[in-house]
Amino acid sequence: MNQLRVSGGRVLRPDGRVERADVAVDRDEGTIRAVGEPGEIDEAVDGGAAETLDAAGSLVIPGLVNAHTHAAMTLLRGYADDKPLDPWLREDIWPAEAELTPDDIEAGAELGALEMIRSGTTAFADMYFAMDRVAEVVDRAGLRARLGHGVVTVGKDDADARSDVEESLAVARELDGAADGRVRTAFMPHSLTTVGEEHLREGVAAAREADVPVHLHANETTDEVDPIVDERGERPIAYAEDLGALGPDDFFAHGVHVDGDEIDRLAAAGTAVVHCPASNMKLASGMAPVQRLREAGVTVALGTDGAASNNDLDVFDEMRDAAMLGKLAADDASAVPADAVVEMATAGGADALGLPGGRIEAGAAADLAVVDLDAPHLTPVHDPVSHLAYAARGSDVRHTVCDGEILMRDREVLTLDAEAVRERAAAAASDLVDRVESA
Ligand SMILES: N[C@@H](CCSC[C@H]1O[C@@H](n2cnc3c(=O)[nH]cnc32)[C@H](O)[C@@H]1O)C(=O)O
Ligand SMILES: [Zn+2]
Repeated sequence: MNQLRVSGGRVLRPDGRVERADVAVDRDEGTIRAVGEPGEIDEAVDGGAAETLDAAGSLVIPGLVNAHTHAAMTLLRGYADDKPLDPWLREDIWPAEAELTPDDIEAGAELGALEMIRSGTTAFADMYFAMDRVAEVVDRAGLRARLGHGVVTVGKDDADARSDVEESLAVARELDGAADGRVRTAFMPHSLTTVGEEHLREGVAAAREADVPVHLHANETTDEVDPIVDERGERPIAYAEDLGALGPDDFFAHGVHVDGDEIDRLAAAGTAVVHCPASNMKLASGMAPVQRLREAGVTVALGTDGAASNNDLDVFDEMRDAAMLGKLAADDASAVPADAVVEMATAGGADALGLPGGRIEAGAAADLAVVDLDAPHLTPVHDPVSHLAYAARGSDVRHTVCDGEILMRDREVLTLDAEAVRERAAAAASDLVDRVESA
């Protein structure tokens, strides 16, 4: 058996306890074989040499899950800031995206993958276009992802709208299982206001037929809620339910402006919410009721959203922001505590996306990150879970492992050429801006 041993560290277990343990990984299967004291593990695991990752002075955690992003938007990082969602999309982002080529998207997604590996993220959900290129990046980078083509039908004639829906369905059918099964897919209408009702109905029905989940932006701003209430006399989550888009495998980004009835519907349906606190603060979208969602039993995950509204893809920042904003939203400093945000960034994310990982236990996918605690800003260590939520940052991650493969060792990314990726993305971004300005 081809083994990997993560040795000498402390391990965050699924119940939130932190214990001194080694992690034995079966690289052929991409799973964790055993977790325990070195002696116990040797009995549980066949003999034979194992490659070792040193975790001394470090904390071994499940690979983080970025459950909502647009990875290629790294090219638009810092391109247009300080505007509300609707004008930001219409005046700045969509015109720039109109100039994006598949090569650009590949370059931007690769930069995003590099950034995610370097900050301990092993799985993500991505809504964008040219998704065949994004799937190739996921394959090369060694990550796991749930990918979908984002559909927008507003402003399009019926033929164009239909072909966008068809494209999203085709991507969902054809890319599922790519990268040795590490790529899964979803049907991804952009939102309930940017896709027309008939197109939503047809697309969701076809997604159900193809047995792929639905992912969309929901209740992000009041501008996304009010028109639905005005036109239909029902709130967005009730509308989603009526469309058949509120299922146990579906997951919605944002869920900022949800009322009690909508929270109950989400909980009853088992539909997950991906909380994106940095994006919600930056675009002044509002404060999601994370504590209430969790108390109602809704699965809550964390997402960075795109790098144009964050402006990075570091899920450690998202944990801290979620805890801070959750307290403010609940007007209660005990709301959304450290262990809750860590759970949202790990098991909650894996569950929301329906991907393996998120837990360090025998039989689980070998997706993990090793966080170096020997740093001034992480000293002393009264409580490692507190540090994960409040003090650690992506740059504290030493090693990243996904599906049993080492993606980063001692901060050197092994699957991508970091300098080449950065240079290619920087060049693509500057060419893009030139084209937008002369368009
Ligand atoms: N096929 C569509 C592309 C949709 S991809 C998903 C879209 O979500 C946009 N986006 C990024 N962040 C947010 C957000 O926070 N809310 C809503 N949309 C966003 C992003 O810029 C991208 O245009 C088209 O032809 O325009
Ligand atoms: Zn988004």
